[in-house]
Amino acid sequence: MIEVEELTKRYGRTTAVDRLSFRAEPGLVTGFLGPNGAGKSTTMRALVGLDRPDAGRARVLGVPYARLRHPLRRVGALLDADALDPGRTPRAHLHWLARSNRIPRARVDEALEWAGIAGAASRRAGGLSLGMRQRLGVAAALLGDPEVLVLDEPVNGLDPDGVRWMRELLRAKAAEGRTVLLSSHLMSEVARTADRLVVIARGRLVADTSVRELVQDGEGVLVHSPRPGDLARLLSERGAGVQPGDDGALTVTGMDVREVGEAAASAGIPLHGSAPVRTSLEEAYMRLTADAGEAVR
Ligand SMILES: Nc1ncnc2c1ncn2[C@@H]1O[C@H](COP(=O)(O)OP(=O)(O)OP(=O)(O)O)[C@@H](O)[C@H]1O
Repeated sequence: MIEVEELTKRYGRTTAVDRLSFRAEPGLVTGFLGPNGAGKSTTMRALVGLDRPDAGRARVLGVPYARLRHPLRRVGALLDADALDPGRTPRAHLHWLARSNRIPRARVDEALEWAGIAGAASRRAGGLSLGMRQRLGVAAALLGDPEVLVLDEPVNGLDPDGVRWMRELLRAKAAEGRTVLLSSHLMSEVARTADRLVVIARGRLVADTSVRELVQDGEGVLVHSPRPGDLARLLSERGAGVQPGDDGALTVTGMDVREVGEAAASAGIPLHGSAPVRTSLEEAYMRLTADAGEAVR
């Protein structure tokens, strides 16, 4: 279980995370989505005690991370694949982590094996590709067989096989009842892995939803009329969202085809056609995070 409550973190004049609250539950992969600079890494760093919040709380397994004894046996985190001594070998790095957290030494070779880096176990970590370093980071995160996983953009640098491996691994961990929080700035990547989505922009929560709900919210009606301006005004007045297209067509959200037809008829506005449209996940995500650039305020 991960609980973030009213978390706020500022860097100088930048509010990186702004009163953010959400939970990630055991047994689920929770996708943590947001554009670059939205505050995902900052939130994750606060979760594992690397950043001190200015206000609010970030807890894992009911307590602040710093309170956990042998934390790697409770919470596995991959925040920065480069956070390791480049002169060390992957095996030495994992041995050191195992020793400091009283994890059986035998786990190291197992972890190297299933992370697909046993062949590179004795090379200098600094000479590994980004994909290999990511795999080493995942091996480190899972070394202590933790109940909670916090992974910041773990598929960065992975090839298609690696991406599939990661997806199956995270799904399997959630199926075992573990809590998985997975960040990305790409909806397409997270939607295939996650059960729930927490979307942030400019440090604030913009959606806490399932993939299915997000798509349903994005359903609308594409409508053609010889009087698009009048129709747009009318539908907006009745509470619909109206987006004019280049070709004079309108995309209407918050009303179904029948409601659009009845509204137009009641105002005597002719329609040349209307049909339900489904916005893609990617579009739904763009809509949610629109106007959200860097969190500079
Ligand atoms: N150590 C720091 N010092 C100053 N500003 C920082 C620091 N870390 C993050 N920020 C700022 O805080 C905001 C949030 O950054 P953060 O890295 O948490 O976003 P993110 O969602 O993880 O982005 P990305 O997808 O690019 O990794 C950004 O404006 C960033 O520039």
